Amino acid sequence: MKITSARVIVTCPGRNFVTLKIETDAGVTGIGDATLNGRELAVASYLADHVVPCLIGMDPQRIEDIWQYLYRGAYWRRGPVTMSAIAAVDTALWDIKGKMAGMPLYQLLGGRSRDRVLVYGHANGRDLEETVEAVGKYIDMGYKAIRAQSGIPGIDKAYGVGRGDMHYEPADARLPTNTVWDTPKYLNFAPRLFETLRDTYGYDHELLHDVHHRLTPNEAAQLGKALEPYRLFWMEDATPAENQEAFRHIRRHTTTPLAVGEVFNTIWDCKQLIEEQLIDYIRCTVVHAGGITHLRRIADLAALYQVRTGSHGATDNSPVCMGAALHFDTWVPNFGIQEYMRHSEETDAVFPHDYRFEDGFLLCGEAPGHGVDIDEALAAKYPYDPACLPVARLEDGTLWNW
Ligand SMILES: O=C(O)[C@@H](O)[C@@H](O)[C@H](O)[C@H](O)CO
Ligand SMILES: [Mg+2]
Repeated sequence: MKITSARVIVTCPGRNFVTLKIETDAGVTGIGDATLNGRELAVASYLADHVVPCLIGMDPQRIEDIWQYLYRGAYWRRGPVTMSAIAAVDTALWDIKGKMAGMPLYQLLGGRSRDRVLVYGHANGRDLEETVEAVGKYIDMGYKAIRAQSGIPGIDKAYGVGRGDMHYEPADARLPTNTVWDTPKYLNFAPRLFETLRDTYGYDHELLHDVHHRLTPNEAAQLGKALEPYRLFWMEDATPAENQEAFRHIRRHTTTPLAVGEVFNTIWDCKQLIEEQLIDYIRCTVVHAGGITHLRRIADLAALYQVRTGSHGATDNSPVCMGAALHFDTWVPNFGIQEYMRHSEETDAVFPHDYRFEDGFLLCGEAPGHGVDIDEALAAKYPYDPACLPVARLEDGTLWNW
């Protein structure tokens, strides 16, 4: 069996997505997500110019060997662009293998570990009252777990507050939008938000919160302690995680569960965090962490230390990533939760899929492979529209973490 072609498809049905489509001499095709928000064309070029020429003629059944070839053969290992490109190839090859076997991807991985996949949605508002109301809407929609992000008094354009009430798209301009951050204002406000949410809705639903890399380790420890009475499911990206050791300080001072990893792209980014049990959930995704093949290795290491998965699932991860992630989530024994930011109708039309939301859970379909396709004719109607993520500065102009 041989790969006969591999094409990179860039489309923008409301936001940019990069998809790799691999075709074989058996007439079976597979697709993989290669979207890296704000850096899409870097991955598209890495694939088209440096990976696709190598793939032609290779045996698509040799998933592991091709993964090793693309990882070791690149010489320049790791990094979001390289690992997103490898992820797209890997996901497409697993899709092909499923179709060849006539099996949904989760069966190839080892079968079901659960009947359905717990997800969390994103409730946000411009202020505390709007956010409390938004959480209520998600409860009414049947969500069991809800992330709450709110505008913060005195801060313009706080992270995580969308323009609509269902879709949150941070890549909002051709050049980075400047936003202002103020940690004291945030630390004064965040505990009040969760106190109000618990007073309003009680403790029957899981609440999550994304700090989005903005605190120092000690500030994160302070916030974690202040949130303990409200029993969060997790406090995410409490501090930038390049220095994995920094989480020792947070862990020493709070029992609020910690999640990190959506910006990680290999096991090396989280090995210490997992082995020292500095986190509770690992957030790596299929699209950015080298595909199914590598994410499985990360999950298996995490399982040794009772760390559970909580994969990233923002709108800038395409439905192709979501479809593959759901099969992974259906199989992985140490599953925690799956992020589920709904895509727009435009996006769903370009990426027809068989997964569905039901009463706070997602269910992957039974179609062979990962169950997601791309409507190339429709995709062609949405040309690439450059957009990138904002930057954040402190009030005095210091460049901070967005
Ligand atoms: O947890 C999350 O969903 C966020 O951290 C993301 O929305 C993140 O801001 C975007 O994926 C960045 O492109
Ligand atoms: Mg996040």
